[in-house]
Amino acid sequence: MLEIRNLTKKYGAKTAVDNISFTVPNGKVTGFLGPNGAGKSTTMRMIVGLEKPTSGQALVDGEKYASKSSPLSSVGVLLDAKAMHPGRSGLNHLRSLALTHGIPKSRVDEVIDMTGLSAVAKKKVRGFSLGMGQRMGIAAALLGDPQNVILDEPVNGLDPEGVIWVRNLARYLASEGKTVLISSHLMSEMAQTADDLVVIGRGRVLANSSIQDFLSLAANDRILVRTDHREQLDRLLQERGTSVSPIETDGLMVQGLDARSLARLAAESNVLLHEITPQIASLEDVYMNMTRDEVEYNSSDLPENHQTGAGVSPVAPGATMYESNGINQSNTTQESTPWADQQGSRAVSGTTSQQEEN
Ligand SMILES: Nc1ncnc2c1ncn2[C@@H]1O[C@H](COP(=O)(O)OP(=O)(O)OP(=O)(O)O)[C@@H](O)[C@H]1O
Repeated sequence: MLEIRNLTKKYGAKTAVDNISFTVPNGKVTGFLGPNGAGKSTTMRMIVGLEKPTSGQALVDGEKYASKSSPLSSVGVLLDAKAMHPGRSGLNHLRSLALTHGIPKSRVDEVIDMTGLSAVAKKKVRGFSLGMGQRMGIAAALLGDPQNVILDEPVNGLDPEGVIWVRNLARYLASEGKTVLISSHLMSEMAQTADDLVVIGRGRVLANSSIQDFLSLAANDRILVRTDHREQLDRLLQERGTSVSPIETDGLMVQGLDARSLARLAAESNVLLHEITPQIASLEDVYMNMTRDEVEYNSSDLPENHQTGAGVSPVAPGATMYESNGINQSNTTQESTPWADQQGSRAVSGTTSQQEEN
């Protein structure tokens, strides 16, 4: 379990992390979200003692990371996949980590196998692709079979199979009762991977809840309806004071009327509908609304007809701050690496100009 208590980090005048508190429980995957520069990596670095908090503290299973006698079996962390000696093979990188932490050689072979790196483990690290480096970083994080796993953007650079593999790995670790904290900018992926979310913006906690509670912040009060009699339906709805906007040639986006009332109104007026689709906001929609004003690095707008995205009703700013309720822990024992079997832990293939080590 990770406990973040009133944690603050200042770099000169810049407050990177601003008095945040949250708990990452055992047996769950917690997604750590926020725009670029929100303070996610700084928080993760403080948990494992790579940054000294200006105030507050981060505890790992009730203790500071620095006081752990066996840190690699307490916390496995992927922060920077490139943080490996480029002239060393992946195998030797992991073996040296194992040797200095009293971890048996057999565990190195296990994590290489788990991460699908068997075919390239003897290649020099400088020849690794981004995805191979990410897998190596994950292998290092898992080396000590840690109770807590912290992965900073683990799917960065992974192919679609690799993304699914990380999802299954995270779910598997949580099912084993481990604590899993993952940051990512891939919202659709987070929606499928995480149980809980902590969202930060400009160093402050914006939301801390289950995925379900987070999604319930969306208004979800719009319905897409299609008909060959759009003008007639438009008029009927406007007469009732319902908000309507045209979509393509035959559609209307209707806001503030439930599907049953909409269908009844159309039937009573002999307007045949050929589609009626309630619009469900995605995690990305809710996240974008929540963090819209928290983005430190803004891109310039594209011309309107090139934009896609949210379009759900804005979430009231006051509605975004709330704490999660009690969290159930589940410990399910499974056979070894079933997550790898679910999607196949395909060996990473790839050519490299580096010499294989003997
Ligand atoms: N060593 C440092 N010195 C000065 N400022 C720093 C340092 N490290 C981070 N920052 C600043 O702290 C803020 C938070 O950075 P951090 O890397 O934690 O954000 P992040 O949420 O991980 O962003 P990203 O999604 O882009 O990785 C940023 O404004 C960053 O520029």
